[in-house]
Amino acid sequence: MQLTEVAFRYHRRAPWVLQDVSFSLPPGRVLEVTGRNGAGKSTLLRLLAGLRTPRRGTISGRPDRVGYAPERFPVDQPFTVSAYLDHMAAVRGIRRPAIGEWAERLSFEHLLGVRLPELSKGSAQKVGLAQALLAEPGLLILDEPFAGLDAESRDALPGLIAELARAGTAVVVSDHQRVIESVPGVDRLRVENGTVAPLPAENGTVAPLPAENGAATAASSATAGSAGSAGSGSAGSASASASSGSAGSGSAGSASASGAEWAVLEVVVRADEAEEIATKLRADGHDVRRAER
Ligand SMILES: Nc1ncnc2c1ncn2[C@@H]1O[C@H](COP(=O)(O)OP(=O)(O)OP(=O)(O)O)[C@@H](O)[C@H]1O
Repeated sequence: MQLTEVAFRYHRRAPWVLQDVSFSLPPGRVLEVTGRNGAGKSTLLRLLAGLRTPRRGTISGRPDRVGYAPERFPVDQPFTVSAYLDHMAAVRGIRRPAIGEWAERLSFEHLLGVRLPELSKGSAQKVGLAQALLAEPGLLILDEPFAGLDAESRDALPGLIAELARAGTAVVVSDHQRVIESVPGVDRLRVENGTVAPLPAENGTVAPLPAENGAATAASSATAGSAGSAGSGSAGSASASASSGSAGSGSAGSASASGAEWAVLEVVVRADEAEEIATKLRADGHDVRRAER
């Protein structure tokens, strides 16, 4: 997967959040994304997942199956854990989702019958992780996955990530707590001043991010302010609860005349928030259609 001179801002007149972002992410690579609050880590992860489209530049070679676990799992949905995971698997066209296996591995099998709004923060985090893993992703994107996890799960997750990477999954993790650094060979990228730069790896060498197709290994410098106001929790939850990008939601992606790739996401939100969320998504430049349920 290759990012070439990617730039992004949330609105047409908003400041750029990211500019001149170029790097490649080969299969089996684990990439830790760091940076201060508001630097643009989640934005970069959403671009990688295909939940946002670059305003400029290109992202190519994204694996067909993408798993994305948002920073805040959207618990405000009227499903039990089991029904939610079934639903997410169905939306993605996964015939035999390994829900029981992941529930056991992540130690939440006793919660399968519990409704999402009743979950603790850490348990909700695990369900978010499971929905990302169900797709057997070629690209797994985890936004602060360790936040709220109990010590046992926190210790187990780096091993799970290393296992997926060995099987060829590219894994991108934003991780304030730097738990992921225990994974051997992890690359590190810092989001700063509106662009990204490689950080020295733990052994003191600069983390290699091999470029493909002649693109730069790491981003060149750029200036960008931070964007204005963040979207509301509801709108964030809405996009987070959807299946990601070209992972496919059963709806086909297609290429536009300009060559950009498009994806159709199915988003389930509370009825009384639907109009507000639709307005925010439209303001962000998305095409929103309301479906009857
Ligand atoms: N939906 C949105 N609409 C408009 N601006 C947004 C939206 N989401 C994020 N931003 C803005 O983009 C910038 C980068 O935010 P982002 O969430 O990517 O940062 P972050 O590095 O992940 O922060 P944190 O460490 O606090 O999670 C911030 O200025 C933020 O206010």
